[in-house]
Amino acid sequence: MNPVVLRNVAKHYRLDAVDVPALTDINVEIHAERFTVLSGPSGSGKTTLLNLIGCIDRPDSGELLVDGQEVLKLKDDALSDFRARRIGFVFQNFNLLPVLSAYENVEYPLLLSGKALNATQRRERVRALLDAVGLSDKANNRPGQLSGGQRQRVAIARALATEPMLVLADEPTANLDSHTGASIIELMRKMQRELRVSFVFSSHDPQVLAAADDVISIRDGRITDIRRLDHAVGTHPQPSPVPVQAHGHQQASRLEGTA
Ligand SMILES: Nc1ncnc2c1ncn2[C@@H]1O[C@H](COP(=O)(O)OP(=O)(O)OP(=O)(O)O)[C@@H](O)[C@H]1O
Repeated sequence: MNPVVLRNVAKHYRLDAVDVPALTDINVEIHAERFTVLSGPSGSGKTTLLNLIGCIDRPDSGELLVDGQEVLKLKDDALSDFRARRIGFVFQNFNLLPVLSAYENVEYPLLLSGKALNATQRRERVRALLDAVGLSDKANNRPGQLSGGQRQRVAIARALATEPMLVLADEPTANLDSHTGASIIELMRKMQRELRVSFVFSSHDPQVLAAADDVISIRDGRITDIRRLDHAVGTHPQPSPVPVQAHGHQQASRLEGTA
């Protein structure tokens, strides 16, 4: 099942007396266990689209299925609960809680989501995630005692803590130098493959675009192109452009052990 389906989605903002059409006639499916990038110039609607997919905001019209659930039918409390359990978020400004340690930042969504983990299971999960992002030795550091790249690693561990089926990342490398950005992309790629999660990014960063399986191009609030790469294990990915709003053959990239 595709983790995200949008049908005829539109979103306007009201700015003073002016109607700002942010998204128009959005029809797209995000494929499972892929690295999908939303690409487009500033103001094209990438963040608005991520906010809709992430159930942070609601469209004005259209249909939105996340993990098979018609999320627009959920009341606000149920929607927040759904979001906390099923979706992880990574932001360009990291959005870590400054008074909490790296360990506590990763643990926090587990406490909020009501996942039935006891204290020992929680500790094991947090330690495993910090280990996976290479920060076992920084567990007690607060965000202010970490570099930008290390903060983003904590944010990635936090996003994965509740074992979401979908991780959304809004320009995750925008505040990192290109070397650190490349290592963050590599880490997200590794985590996506190992945990079989679907990742959706918004980005201008050519490094992020180069790492994508699928690229959804947006301009002036409309999808202008959907490009899906076919992967075969052990082969170099070849581009296979797919016309807008036609859904290409899905070949999930299950590459465990090959990274
Ligand atoms: N809260 C808001 N109120 C009014 N207009 C908004 C609001 N948020 C976004 N917009 C407008 O909606 C359009 C899409 O904005 P959005 O932030 O989604 O674009 P973006 O592609 O993410 O841009 P960037 O790459 O600069 O972050 C723009 O015209 C923007 O000015």
